[in-house]
Amino acid sequence: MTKFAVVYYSATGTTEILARAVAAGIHTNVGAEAALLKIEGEDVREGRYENPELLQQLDSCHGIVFGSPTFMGSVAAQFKAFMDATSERWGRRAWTGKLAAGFTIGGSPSGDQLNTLQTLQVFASQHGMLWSGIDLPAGWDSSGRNRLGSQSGLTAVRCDSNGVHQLDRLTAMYLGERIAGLRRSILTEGDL
Ligand SMILES: Cc1cc2nc3c(=O)[nH]c(=O)nc-3n(C[C@H](O)[C@H](O)[C@H](O)COP(=O)(O)O)c2cc1C
Repeated sequence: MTKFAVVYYSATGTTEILARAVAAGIHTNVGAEAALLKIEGEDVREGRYENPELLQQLDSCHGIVFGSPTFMGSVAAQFKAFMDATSERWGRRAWTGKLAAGFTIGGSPSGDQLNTLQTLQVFASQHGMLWSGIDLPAGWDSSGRNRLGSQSGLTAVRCDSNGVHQLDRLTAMYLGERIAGLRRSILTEGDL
């Protein structure tokens, strides 16, 4: 079994919808499973994130997908506290070689979501993880996925109706499918 985790923060539920879609995409790959791990604000005390059980769950995964809403042009403070809490693992290279990917949602079509994605990408690189973006060229997918055209990962924009656009949800599923498929390719083909 190949183990993934989708670790995310969500204040009003839209990032959570995307997280569930990423996990559903991972599950479409035979032999892949995904744990949904939510960063809870109550685990941040005096600015420090404390949840050793969640961090240990991440240690045993082959890949981790990171998700945060875009707040003030970057990751939410709760997610950043989680990031900082992994520094001891950075020191002992605990996550080197794991696959990584990321997603974010904002309230504006161009609300600086890219900076959030790049923050997640740099975070993964700090850990020596292997970043997977989205290989769906914007405007070329027959079902309209990756409608916002981000190749570094999923960027979404909040909708008035149900919070998350159906195409953003489908793109999140694709991101999950892709990272689990990459892991399978590495195992079966050796080289990519
Ligand atoms: C404090 C705060 C800052 C925000 N900053 C941004 C921003 O910089 N760019 C943007 O597009 N949306 C911004 N938003 C909107 C949220 O990203 C958006 O509502 C998102 O769907 C929230 O995700 P959640 O439902 O998972 O909590 C902000 C919202 C809040 C509460």
